[in-house]
Amino acid sequence: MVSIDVQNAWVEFPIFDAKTRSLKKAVLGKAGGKIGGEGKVPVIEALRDVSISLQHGDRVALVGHNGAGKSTLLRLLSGIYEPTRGTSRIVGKVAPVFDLGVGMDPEISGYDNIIIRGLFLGMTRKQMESRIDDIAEFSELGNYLSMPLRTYSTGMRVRLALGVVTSIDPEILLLDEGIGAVDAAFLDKARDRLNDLVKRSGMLVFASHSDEFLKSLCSTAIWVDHGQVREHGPLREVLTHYKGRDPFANDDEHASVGAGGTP
Ligand SMILES: Nc1ncnc2c1ncn2[C@@H]1O[C@H](COP(=O)(O)OP(=O)(O)OP(=O)(O)O)[C@@H](O)[C@H]1O
Repeated sequence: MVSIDVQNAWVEFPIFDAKTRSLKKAVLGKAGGKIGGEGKVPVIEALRDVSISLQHGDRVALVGHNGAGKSTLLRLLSGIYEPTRGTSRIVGKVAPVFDLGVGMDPEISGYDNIIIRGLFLGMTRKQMESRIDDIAEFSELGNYLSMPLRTYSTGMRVRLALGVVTSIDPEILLLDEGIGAVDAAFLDKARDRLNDLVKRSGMLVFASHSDEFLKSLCSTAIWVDHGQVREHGPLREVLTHYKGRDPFANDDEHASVGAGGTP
């Protein structure tokens, strides 16, 4: 069973220049018999005292203003960042989809990229080989799949990347909003695949500014504000507080659409 347990976690980034100066000082300090105090290094506190417990089946929206700490939190939940203070415990295989194109090599073919990207997301070569036909059909790239990726347009790359990402079987799926930036018409086509992907995954945390996506994929939400968890609860409740209006208000007549919010 997958789970994530983060307790009193901080993620702090020392400011580089200041750190260099402080390092110099520390060295000088040592020579002179005096070491500069830790407090002299300015740090950006991207996350402050965050505690979150997530279980199998959770479908969590991550909302907050620019710079609130969503991406940092996703990296903490994926194990890419260790907390500088506090603890984090992640049980399960994480598929971090922060950037659709990451792990793609422009010099190799679309087919080879499908395998490489799949490996990056925790799949085996065999598993990816069995999915190639499905990804080829979905991406509609035809013969281009045997061409090097550098010959693709941006939109073609996105189709391929989205085809691969939606073909995996993730235990813990962490999505950054980049996926919502895909061309609307193609995204319509991807919607069912995205829904199926989320259904297959043991847990979803999805950072996005798109109400529509959050409503269709998530049932609870975490509102991150200035590096802290301001609210964690049912999707509708948290979104309403965060936005200052109820984003479900207009579709109450279609309230059954898996939103999971309170009525
Ligand atoms: N590598 C880093 N070094 C220094 N500061 C960082 C680093 N990464 C993030 N920060 C800082 O941490 C804070 C949170 O950033 P983060 O990218 O997590 O926000 P976000 O909520 O994802 O923002 P956005 O919606 O704009 O993408 C910001 O103040 C940012 O400047």
